[in-house]
Amino acid sequence: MCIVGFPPIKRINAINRDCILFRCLATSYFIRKIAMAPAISSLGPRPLVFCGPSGSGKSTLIKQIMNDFKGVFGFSVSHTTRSPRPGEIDGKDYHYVSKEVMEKGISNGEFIESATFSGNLYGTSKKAVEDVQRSNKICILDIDTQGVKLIKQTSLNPVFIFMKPPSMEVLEQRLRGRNTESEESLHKRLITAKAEMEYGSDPNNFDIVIVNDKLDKAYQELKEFLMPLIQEVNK
Ligand SMILES: Nc1nc2c(ncn2[C@@H]2O[C@H](COP(=O)(O)OP(=O)(O)O)[C@@H](O)[C@H]2O)c(=O)[nH]1
Ligand SMILES: Nc1ncnc2c1ncn2[C@@H]1O[C@H](COP(=O)(O)OP(=O)(O)O)[C@@H](O)[C@H]1O
Repeated sequence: MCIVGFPPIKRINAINRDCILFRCLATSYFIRKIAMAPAISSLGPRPLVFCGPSGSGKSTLIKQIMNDFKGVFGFSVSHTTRSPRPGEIDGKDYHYVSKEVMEKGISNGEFIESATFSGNLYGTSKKAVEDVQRSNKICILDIDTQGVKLIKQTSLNPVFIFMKPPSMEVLEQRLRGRNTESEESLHKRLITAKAEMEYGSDPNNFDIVIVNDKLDKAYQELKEFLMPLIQEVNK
């Protein structure tokens, strides 16, 4: 590699080549490290992270609050490799991408966090969050517990909300009633739900835990909790 001293003339080119190669590798490693760091600017109001087992009511409550307070919230549209469900819209519910595209984006450092859930990749791109923050709206993220743990390591500093079903039995009934999952997918989600419930039961992990038993009651609790943030944006 790079030897100090006076090498014979014939070896100089080879040595220089090695030195240049070493510098290039070191530089590209450094650039890669920077690109992969989960840096995200903390523009605008504090974002909200919604987490909770599949079927706990996150999407239902997010849609309701966004609908009741138009112009206040913006949804961080995640990327996923899962197929769209009937009625879901590409670019609105998710960015539906192939595994190859998603993996490339992740290795290019385009994602704040990403996780495998029930056999599919999901992730929050920096652009998804920054697009909402730039419009001065409260950015809403709907992510799993792996994502929550990763977001906690970034500078995003969101408010963490855990949506808890009243029981595992009710969770299963609601998931079945939604009619979106195959038996296999349902089974995977229920297994994952147990670990997520455990993570949600640690009071240090979330700013609020909302038990979604009666929808109206859960919504009132969410609205009251968010009112100071909503008023701040509306000032
Ligand atoms: N880590 C992470 N999880 C996500 C992301 N987007 C969605 N999820 C989570 O992935 C899980 C499955 O989402 P989805 O397939 O839409 O099913 P659903 O939650 O049952 O409607 C849920 O727990 C979501 O919160 C993301 O960008 N990152
Ligand atoms: N409090 C509730 N009571 C009865 N059904 C509910 C309640 N909250 C949500 N649901 C229903 O349960 C299913 C799962 O809710 P959803 O919002 O899709 O959950 P998540 O986004 O957490 O996966 C949906 O069919 C929804 O209409």
